[in-house]
Amino acid sequence: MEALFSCGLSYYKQPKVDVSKWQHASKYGSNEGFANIMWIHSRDKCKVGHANLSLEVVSMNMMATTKDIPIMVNDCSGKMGRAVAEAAVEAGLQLVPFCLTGPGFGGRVLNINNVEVHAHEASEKEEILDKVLDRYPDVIIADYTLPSAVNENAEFYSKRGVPFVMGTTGGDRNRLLKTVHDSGVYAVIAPQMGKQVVAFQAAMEIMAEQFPDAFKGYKLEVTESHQSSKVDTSGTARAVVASFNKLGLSFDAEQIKMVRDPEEQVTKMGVPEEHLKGHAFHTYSLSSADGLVTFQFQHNVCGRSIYAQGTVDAVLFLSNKIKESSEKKVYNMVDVLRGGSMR
Ligand SMILES: NC(=O)C1=CN([C@@H]2O[C@H](COP(=O)(O)OP(=O)(O)OC[C@H]3O[C@@H](n4cnc5c(N)ncnc54)[C@H](OP(=O)(O)O)[C@@H]3O)[C@@H](O)[C@H]2O)C=CC1
Ligand SMILES: O=C(O)C1=N[C@H](C(=O)O)C[C@H](O)C1
Repeated sequence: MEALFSCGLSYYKQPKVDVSKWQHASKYGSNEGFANIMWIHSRDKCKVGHANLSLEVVSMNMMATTKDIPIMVNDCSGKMGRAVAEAAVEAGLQLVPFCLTGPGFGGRVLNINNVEVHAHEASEKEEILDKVLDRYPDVIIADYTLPSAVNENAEFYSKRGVPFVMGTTGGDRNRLLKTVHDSGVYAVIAPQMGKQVVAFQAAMEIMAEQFPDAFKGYKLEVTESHQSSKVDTSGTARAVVASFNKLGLSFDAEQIKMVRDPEEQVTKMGVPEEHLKGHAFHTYSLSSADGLVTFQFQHNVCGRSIYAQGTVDAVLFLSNKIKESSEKKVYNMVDVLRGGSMR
C-alpha cells in the first residue's frame, strides 16, 4: 500500500536521507503549501539531516496536485465569481475558459489573471458543458450566481453528473438538497465559506446539540448588513438562527433585520466606506426575559477574500472525496473544516 506524505523539507537538498526503501519519490512544485509531496511506504520513516521525522499518513489515496483540478466558475463576471476565479488561478487550479452568465451578458470575454474566460448565457448551457466535459472531464463547478438561479443550476449540474460547490444562497434549499441527494453527484453546499465564520457556525451547532434549550425564554435580535446589491437575506444568518432555535429561542428567519442602506451602514453599523460594496456584518443579540442578562455574537467581514479562499478549499476537498470514491457525497463547509481541509 502506498501512502501520500507531506514533508516540509526537500530530500533533494538533504543527501543523507536514505530513500532506498521508498517506492517512489517525486517532487512537485506544490500549491497546497507543502514544500514537497513524496510517495513512500507507509511503514517508512523520513530521516532528514539530524532529525528523525515519523510522518503521519494524510491520505491513503492519490491526492491530485492543484494543477490537475479544472474549475469552472459560474459566473466569473459576478463579484464572488470573479473573486473565486482569481483565487483559483492563484492557488494553481486550472480555470476553465468558459462560464455561464446571466441573461443579456453572453459573448463577453473576461480576463481573469491572464486567463480569457468566455461567458455564455444559460440558453447555451448544454453545448457549453459538452465542450467543457470533453476537454476537462474532471471539472468541478463553483456556483456563485443568484438565488433565482440556484435550483435550476443545481438541477442542471446534477443531471449532467458534474460535481459542484454551491456558494450561492437562497432559492429552495430543501429542493436543492433533494436534487443533489437523488442524483448521487458530489457536492459541497454552504451559505458561508469563510473559515473562521464556518468555525463559529460549527460552535453554535455544537452548543445547540449539547445544550438544547439553554437559552429558552430569551429574546433574539438578528441584524445583517451587506452591500446594497445583495437581493436575499443572509444565508449564514438563516443557518445560525436554526442553531438558536435549537437553543430554545423562538425566532423566525423572516424576522432577521436586513440593512442595505449605505448611510445606515456607515453611521449605525460602522461599515468602513471603502467596503460598502463588499461587506457582511452580522450581529446576534440575546437578552433574558427580565433584561438582566445579555449576550452578543458578532462577525464582521470586509471584502470577499475569505469566501474565495474557502471555496478553493472546498474544491480541493471535493476532488479528494471523488478520488477516494467516498460513499458520502453531499457535504457542507463544516465537513470541509472538520476534514482539516481549510488552509
Ligand atoms: N457561500 C458564501 O460564502 C458566499 C455566498 N455568496 C452568495 O453568492 C451569490 C452571488 O453573490 P455576488 O457575487 O455578490 O452577486 P453578483 O450579483 O455580483 O453576481 C451574480 C452573477 O450571477 C449571474 N447570473 C444570474 N443568473 C445566472 C444564471 N442562470 N447562470 C449563470 N449566471 C447567472 C449574474 O448575472 P447578471 O448580472 O447578468 O444577472 C451575476 O453576474 C449570492 O447568493 C451571495 O449570497 C456571497 C459571498 C459569500
Ligand atoms: O452576498 C454576500 O455578500 C454574502 N452572502 C452570504 C450570505 O448570504 O450569508 C455570505 C456572506 O454573508 C456574504
